[in-house]
Amino acid sequence: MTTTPEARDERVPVTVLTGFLGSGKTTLLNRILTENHGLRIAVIENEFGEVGIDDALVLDAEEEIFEMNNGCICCTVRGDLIRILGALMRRREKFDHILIETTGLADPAPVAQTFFMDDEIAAQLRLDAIVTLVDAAHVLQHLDEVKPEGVENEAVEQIAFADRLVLNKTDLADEETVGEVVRRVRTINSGVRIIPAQHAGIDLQQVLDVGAFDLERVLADDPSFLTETEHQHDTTVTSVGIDLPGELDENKLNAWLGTLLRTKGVDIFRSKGILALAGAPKQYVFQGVHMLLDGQFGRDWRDGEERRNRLVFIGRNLDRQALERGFAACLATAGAVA
Ligand SMILES: Nc1nc2c(ncn2[C@@H]2O[C@H](COP(=O)(O)OP(=O)(O)OP(=O)(O)O)[C@@H](O)[C@H]2O)c(=O)[nH]1
Repeated sequence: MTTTPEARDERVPVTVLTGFLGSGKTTLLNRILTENHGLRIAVIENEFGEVGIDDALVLDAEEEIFEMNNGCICCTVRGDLIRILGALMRRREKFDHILIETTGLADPAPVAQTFFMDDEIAAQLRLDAIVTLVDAAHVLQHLDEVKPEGVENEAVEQIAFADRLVLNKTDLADEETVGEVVRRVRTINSGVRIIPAQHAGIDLQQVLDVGAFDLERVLADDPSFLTETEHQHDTTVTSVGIDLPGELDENKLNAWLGTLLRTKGVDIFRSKGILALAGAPKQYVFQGVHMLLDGQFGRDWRDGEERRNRLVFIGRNLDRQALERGFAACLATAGAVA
């Protein structure tokens, strides 16, 4: 008896990178874009927030990067996703792999569905794996959130659909917490491979081109996966974006941000910004995840480039006016006698 060798799957593999706000998706993306793995990767990035910041946080790379910032990839801009994928396929010889970074609030299911519902896409692209980043220090709080009826818990969905789970930020959680996170992950997705990490420092072979997405497993867990079209977001999570020209007084900024996140950090899930500090030749990049705040200098301000500040807060019960007023008061000129 002769066996025919299985036809080689020539379709382009696609990795969907998901995980809650601040879990480390962009950190992993930057590793993927800078490490020498020999793959040419096209990146599609979707960001939640009124002011786009991530384009500036993704390292300069030769790869093609498409931004989708006008809505959530799992609902309003799904048509855009299909269009971008279609456009990419017309330049198929330019890359070997596609990577889609979803927003921290996206449900990965509708994104995954895209690769099975559209015949043209299904013929040319293969969903390789859904890779979910988990913030070991903050995830339990989001898994425990009580949502209004009919509203899904994004953090749970992201873990449920993971083919590979990067348990990130283990440096910020004690052993007991990490153990509890693993236990909770297992109750949501018993078979997923868990990869512990700090700063998403993983062996990329564990997540790229792994052929881990398994439609049969997904359908066994969720028989309506291919037919479900409705899902409801938690609309109580919103964003406030600020875009303000001028230079900031560093001391005022530190005092304001420090107090803000200390007092409101339970509700402010995520904050990030590119700022102009008075007297600094470089941009200042700050990143907050709940109460934890981190900042460093980024690239130089270019000659003639306007010094301005772009920042975004994402969370619950955000007081837009107070945030705008508080931030404006950090300008170096604020309160100065004219
Ligand atoms: N201490 C610590 N910080 C980390 C680790 N991984 C990432 N970070 C920091 O956490 C912050 C958020 O990381 P990002 O990679 O931007 O997270 P993200 O998931 O892309 O965030 P969103 O796009 O807002 O959803 C940044 O300040 C990172 O430097 C880690 O393992 N340990």
